[in-house]
Amino acid sequence: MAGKKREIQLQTVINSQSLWDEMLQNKGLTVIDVYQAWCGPCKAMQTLFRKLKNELNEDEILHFVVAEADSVAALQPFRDNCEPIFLFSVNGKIVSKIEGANAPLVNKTIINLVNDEKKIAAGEIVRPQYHEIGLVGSNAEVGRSASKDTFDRIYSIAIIKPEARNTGKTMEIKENIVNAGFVIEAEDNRVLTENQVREFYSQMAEQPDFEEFVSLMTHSLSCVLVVSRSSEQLPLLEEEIVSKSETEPQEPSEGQPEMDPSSLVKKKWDSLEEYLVKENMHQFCDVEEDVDNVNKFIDIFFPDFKNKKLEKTLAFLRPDLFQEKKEEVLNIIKNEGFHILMQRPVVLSEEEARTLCKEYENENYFDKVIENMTSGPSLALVLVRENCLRHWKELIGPSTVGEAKQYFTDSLCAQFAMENLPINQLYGSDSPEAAEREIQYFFPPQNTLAVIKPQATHAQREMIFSRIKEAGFEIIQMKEILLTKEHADKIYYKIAQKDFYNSVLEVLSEGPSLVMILSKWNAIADWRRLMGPTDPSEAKFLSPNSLRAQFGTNLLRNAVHGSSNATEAMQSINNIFEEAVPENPENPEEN
Ligand SMILES: Nc1ncnc2c1ncn2[C@@H]1O[C@H](COP(=O)(O)OP(=O)(O)OP(=O)(O)O)[C@@H](O)[C@H]1O
Repeated sequence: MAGKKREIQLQTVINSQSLWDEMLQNKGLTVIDVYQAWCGPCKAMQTLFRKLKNELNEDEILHFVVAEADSVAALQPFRDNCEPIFLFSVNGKIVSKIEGANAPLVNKTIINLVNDEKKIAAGEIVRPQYHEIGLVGSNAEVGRSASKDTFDRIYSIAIIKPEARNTGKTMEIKENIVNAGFVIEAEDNRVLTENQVREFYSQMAEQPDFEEFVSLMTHSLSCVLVVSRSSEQLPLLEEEIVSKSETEPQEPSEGQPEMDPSSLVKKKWDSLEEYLVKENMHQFCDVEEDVDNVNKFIDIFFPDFKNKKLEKTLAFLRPDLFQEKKEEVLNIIKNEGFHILMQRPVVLSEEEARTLCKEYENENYFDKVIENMTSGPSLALVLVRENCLRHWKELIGPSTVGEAKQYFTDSLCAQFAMENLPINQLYGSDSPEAAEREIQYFFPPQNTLAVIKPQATHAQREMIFSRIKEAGFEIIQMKEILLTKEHADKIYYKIAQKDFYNSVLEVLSEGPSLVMILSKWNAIADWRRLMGPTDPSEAKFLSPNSLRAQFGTNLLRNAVHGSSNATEAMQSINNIFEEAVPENPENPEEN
């Protein structure tokens, strides 16, 4: 609470146009932190502002304010901007703008402008003719100094057709899309309605076989994706990536599915459609890229998408921090409102360390960084939250301890600095694209077979679906079948000799079951954990939130089934879904 009080005293709150107009009457320099109601002012910079206020001691000519973009009409151009923006007003004129929490640049700008004001007051110089920045339509306009511009995201809607889903191509297509530098912002596996198909494919309506096509598209699940890309031109060209991966081959480390670190490198395509055509995937996946249509279909398929945007980032605790202060850091992560979707210890290979620590490659301590990063397990985490990337980056602070201790003393970088290495002990992805690639790399998906048994009511099925989604599983295939003995033998072959097997068959014959292929990192173990112990009465005691505790009634009517290991998962999936499904990586690790 004391900290909050100091913040209020440090920065005046501007949350209406009239307060904004009043603020422009300030004499001297006013530093304006433009923020969005949904993410709050930039906490990371408040330490710097407090330090400058105390050190410069110029309260007459140096003012700090926070201005909420949504409540001030003049700040309309900055609404929905996910980076912090700092404006510098001198005697009511906005003379400079900095995008991003660039502490050294903000520090320098304030000191220069305050020094100018002091010299003007002392009659040493005449007031410079500052170029005033127009705010309207000025997102890319820069005054005296600026750091980096933010870039809009460009969205497409993609539909992976039933035919591709049924032949197990969904995962491969999604993996390729992510590796090509796109971000999958949302996805849903659903049976499209006739209207949806007619609307999405309206340009094909005149084609002779359109009716047949509509019927094919509405007979089983499609996978609908919202895909985005940055409008920024990324520096690496495809050829550079190819030559890099060819010259630096990579052996997978033991016990880990084969991964290619070159997939962590940025790639860039201007259009999803163009990419799919070039890679011969367009017959499986249709794309809409027209802005108005994309907006329309986002509203149809993902009505909540524009309200609540949960983001993911890859986070890393480097080996020393992981070993010494893991619990402390995990508590901070939870208290900051992040949901830990997945986590695993991972020992980096040298090439992986070099790719992930590229920002330090010109430093004289780079070899030490690599040695440290490969010396033992780091903890890789997938964090989820609204405004996740920015919040995590702000929380961990800059990449070096020196900068953190000077400008971001509250950051985790400063707080958890280790003596032997001058780098941030925590890592976060730089962009949504990097997050997608890095998550896919460190958490490659695995398949498991799951069954919702016949006794689950419609409402219970819905609740189980929500739990499946919440836990980060993707349902890659699903069918409703009455599990006859012939079917059950394909799933339960390992208990076929048990004396209770006939009772199991009887219970399964009470109605149709929902059989699914679930996919995610460590899916087999995580699904079993979500199901809970076999006997619901034991589950209620040992794992009260588990599905069997909540929806099972007795040992036989225990709501759900799941494969026990990778071999069983593969066999039962192949037995039940005769179509080809991508195989599980060998020897998957447990969390
Ligand atoms: N001793 C028993 N008596 C009666 N039914 C049993 C008994 N043990 C297991 N079952 C039933 O047989 C099913 C398969 O048994 P298994 O030993 O494979 O347990 P599980 O692996 O926890 O469950 P599942 O295979 O369904 O995920 C259980 O889900 C349960 O309904």
